[in-house]
Amino acid sequence: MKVVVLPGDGVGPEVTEQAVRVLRWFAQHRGLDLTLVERDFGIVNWHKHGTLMPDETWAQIEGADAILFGATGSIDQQGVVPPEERRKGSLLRMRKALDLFANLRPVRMPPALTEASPYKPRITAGVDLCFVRELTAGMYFGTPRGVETLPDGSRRGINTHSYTEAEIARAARFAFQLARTRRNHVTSVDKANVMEAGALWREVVGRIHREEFPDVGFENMLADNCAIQLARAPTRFDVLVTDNLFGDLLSDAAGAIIGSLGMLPSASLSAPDAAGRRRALYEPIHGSAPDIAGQGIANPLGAILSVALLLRWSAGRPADADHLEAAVAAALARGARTGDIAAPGEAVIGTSAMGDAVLAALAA
Ligand SMILES: NC(=O)C1=CN([C@@H]2O[C@H](COP(=O)(O)OP(=O)(O)OC[C@H]3O[C@@H](n4cnc5c(N)ncnc54)[C@H](O)[C@@H]3O)[C@@H](O)[C@H]2O)C=CC1
Ligand SMILES: CC(C)CC(=O)C(=O)O
Ligand SMILES: [Mg+2]
Repeated sequence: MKVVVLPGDGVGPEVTEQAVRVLRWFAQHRGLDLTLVERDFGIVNWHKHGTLMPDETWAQIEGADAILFGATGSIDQQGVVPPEERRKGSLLRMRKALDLFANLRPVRMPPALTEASPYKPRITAGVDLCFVRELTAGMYFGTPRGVETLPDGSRRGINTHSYTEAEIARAARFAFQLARTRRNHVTSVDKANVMEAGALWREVVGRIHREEFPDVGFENMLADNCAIQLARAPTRFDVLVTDNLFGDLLSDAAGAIIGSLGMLPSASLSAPDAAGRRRALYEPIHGSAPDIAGQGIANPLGAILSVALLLRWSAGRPADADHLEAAVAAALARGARTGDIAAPGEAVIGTSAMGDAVLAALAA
């Protein structure tokens, strides 16, 4: 399979390097058929090529079986790169153009990290939930958008939260199908009480549940309540289906359950084509983390666990995905800790040493 690697900005290259080492391990030791193509992504393209997205890079992206992405977000872009060019080279463009509507964000509590979590062990023990965040519509894509100048000379910023029935329905179907492979329960998150698009969301998801998935346990939950329930009782959740904005916020908040954003992976998937293949992009859910970039201290486990999702969803290798997830759990159980997940008094290792710990556990 052809995997296009886009390390991107900030800590992106640091964590992606470790994810690539792990992916190569499966090619070397488990017979994964792998062609890796690495390309610059982000401000570095602007400096080298005068564009954030060279045509050749876009062609590689379009021809990939899977994309392994690091992170986007560079302060250097602001005021330097024109807005049109920034859109052309953006992660949002990839999500939209490849129609990656289903963003899976699994959150699983490794027993070894009980002390790293800010929550009490009785809250976090056994947490195993998965967001299905709609990724190609809603607040980040709706029109009209922009900044306009009002008659009095002041400005107004506009973004539009909009969803069609079809956009809601496909995210809902994905969530119900996923739930059938897990603990068979879906929580649909919205603000149906105050937003018209939220009321439509609730109506469409409820109809799909009744008509197509009556065997799956189901509840609706308002997004603000969901934020508190994730903190008080995260084990009550199995699959959560959310719009683009609420899923972005709530999944970052769920990172606190585990102790760090650096732990959480994601898969962004299209619908399957006639041959059953989905376009797919895998990335940790965190951003470029400029506060720690360049120091070799970022936690690469979100990126490495994204490789497990790639093995499961794009390579069709669920046993290898399980093996990698078990290796991450084993490395943590043996005490491997980057600074973000270390409890007071625990020894801290850097990004590449964490990669070493996972590779050692894979081979054990
Ligand atoms: N998918 C992506 O590429 C995303 C990009 N961004 C962009 O990233 C830039 C920075 O945004 P922030 O709000 O600071 O969010 P962020 O996710 O980059 O960082 C938030 C906090 O988490 C910590 N953190 C993140 N990744 C970590 C890791 N691997 N190991 C240890 N700690 C980690 C950071 O040090 C920071 O304290 C912005 O330009 C933003 O637009 C933000 C979120 C997602
Ligand atoms: C990079 C941003 C556009 C969105 C974000 O924070 C995310 O997808 O997690
Ligand atoms: Mg986010």
